[in-house]
Amino acid sequence: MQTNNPQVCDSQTQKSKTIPVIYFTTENLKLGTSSWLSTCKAVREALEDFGCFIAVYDKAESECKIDVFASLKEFFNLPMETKLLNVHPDKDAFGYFGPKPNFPLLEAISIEDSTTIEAVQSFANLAWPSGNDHFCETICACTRQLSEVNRMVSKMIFESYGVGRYSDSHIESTSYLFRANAYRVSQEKEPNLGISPHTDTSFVSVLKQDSVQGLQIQSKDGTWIPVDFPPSSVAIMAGDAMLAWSNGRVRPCFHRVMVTEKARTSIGLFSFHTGIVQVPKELADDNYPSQFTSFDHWGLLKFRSKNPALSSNERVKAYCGRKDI
Ligand SMILES: O=C(O)CCC(=O)C(=O)O
Ligand SMILES: [Fe+2]
Repeated sequence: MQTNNPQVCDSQTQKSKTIPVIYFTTENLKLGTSSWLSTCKAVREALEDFGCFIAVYDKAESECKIDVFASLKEFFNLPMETKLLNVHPDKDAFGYFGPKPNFPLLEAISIEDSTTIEAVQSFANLAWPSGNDHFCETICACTRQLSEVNRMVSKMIFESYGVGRYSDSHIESTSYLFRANAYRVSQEKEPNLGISPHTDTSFVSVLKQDSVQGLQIQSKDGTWIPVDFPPSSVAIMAGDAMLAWSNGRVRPCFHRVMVTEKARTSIGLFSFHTGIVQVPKELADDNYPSQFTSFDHWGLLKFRSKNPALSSNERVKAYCGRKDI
């Protein structure tokens, strides 16, 4: 921890099996300052060790004027036949996903390109035939807030690996996928697994929850750690794309949700490159010989849906691992 700089990271928790907590204060986010550089380093270390960290904001900065969870409740409370109008089996990442026999507790919605009001409207217009401006504005506003965090984290990662000059072009070619998950409480004899262990396909995922806990992440030794969200915080996770981009340094976060005795809603904002993710040649050295080629990010998502049995490492290696080594 710095002596002259504002607090960046909770160093006690980093030593134990608790997920690192990193302070995204106004001071720590001032580009180019020594606190900013310390924060970038803390972010990189957290992602290399856990694939995950908790970002805590200044209370005043994060004061959220929009109640996105109320808007989501309005959708999830609609009759099932109305929600089903948003099922699009042909679209990978858009629409409504109802409870499945293996995962009866979860229903979810996904909206690709949710920074654009049109994308949110085409979802909302099916659920509410005369439209629902409030819902659309709320989802867009929430996406804008979380996408700022997502961009900041990407910038920090590029910076801390010494390839900051590539970050703007990467970020300019990024689109955001919004997902909301609603978990009901399990009934007698039902397992309380809300979402099965997985990694995300994103570059960076930003996760926000209502006041109910349930997210767990797996540490390197296989222990499941419950994630505690302090006030004004979000969880940041590395996705599969970052494994390849970082030439194997960052481990994508393996996570699951165990539902407690209360219903829970969470929001994820996943960043996807709209074209080819360039794997920086600077990230290959004697310790990390070049393992991956540059790759089409949405192609990785399609490859995943065709190869559901592969683990995250197997998937990324099979999709864009160098075949010549
Ligand atoms: O509900 C959560 O906390 C996690 C959701 C999640 O893992 C996902 O949407 O990919
Ligand atoms: Fe996830």
